[in-house]
Amino acid sequence: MLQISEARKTFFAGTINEKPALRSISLTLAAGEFATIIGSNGAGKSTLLNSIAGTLPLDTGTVTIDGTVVNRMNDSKRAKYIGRVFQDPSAGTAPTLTIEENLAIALRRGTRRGLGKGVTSARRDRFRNELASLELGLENRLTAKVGLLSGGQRQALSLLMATFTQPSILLLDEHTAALDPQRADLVTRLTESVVKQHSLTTLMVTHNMEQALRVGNRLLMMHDGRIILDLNAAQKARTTVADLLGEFEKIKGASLDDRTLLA
Ligand SMILES: Nc1ncnc2c1ncn2[C@@H]1O[C@H](COP(=O)(O)OP(=O)(O)OP(=O)(O)O)[C@@H](O)[C@H]1O
Repeated sequence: MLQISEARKTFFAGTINEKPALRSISLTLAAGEFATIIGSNGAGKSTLLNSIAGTLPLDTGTVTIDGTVVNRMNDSKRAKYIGRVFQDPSAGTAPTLTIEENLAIALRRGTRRGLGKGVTSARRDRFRNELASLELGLENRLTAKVGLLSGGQRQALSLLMATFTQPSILLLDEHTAALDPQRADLVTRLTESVVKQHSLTTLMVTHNMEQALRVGNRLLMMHDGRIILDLNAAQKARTTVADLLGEFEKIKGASLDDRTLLA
């Protein structure tokens, strides 16, 4: 379970470049809830994910995961709570290491045993089984260097690595955006299946409105550091891409009105 309470973050506070990125965000995700997040550029989506992951400290507010306030934990301490997949397929894996070495590192995430990449035969069996579930034939390529894999294969592997230790929260930051439509579909399907299999509490940022509506059981729209729309599963099922575009139009209208008022 994830609870965010009155989270605020302003970049360059007190300067001419001051940029409020999160304006008192409060959000609760129940265990197993899967929310997609859409929003205009600069809405604060990545800042929200970064502040949950601990790569960015909040100015004020709290992030609570499974009842533990994690604000003061650095990102390495938070690692056991968080699994994350980024947009860039090269961000989640080490290209010069083999598939099995990458998986061994993922297995040790959040433990105090450091970054050992030791691979035992018992582990190798587990890796083979987990990789087989991706249906990409990677179970036969355990000793291949990850740098040789395609973008889609790397994202599938990143997803497996991020969820290996069944984190409390899975953060997906436009993780299918850099893939061609076919591979994006594959990684989306794998995502749905792994989230369901482990009942993972998940936040997925996407610019693809169709995907945002189709995937998960909640939809959040952000704009200018705020959550301006929060649809539950039933509301989401009744919503179309045209409806979401209409919401974006309203925002544009609002900012135009604001500018008109200021003029
Ligand atoms: N490290 C940073 N330093 C300064 N400003 C930042 C930093 N990170 C984000 N911002 C600013 O905070 C605001 C929110 O950015 P953020 O990246 O969270 O938006 P986003 O919704 O993820 O946008 P996009 O869809 O374009 O990726 C933007 O105005 C951005 O320029």
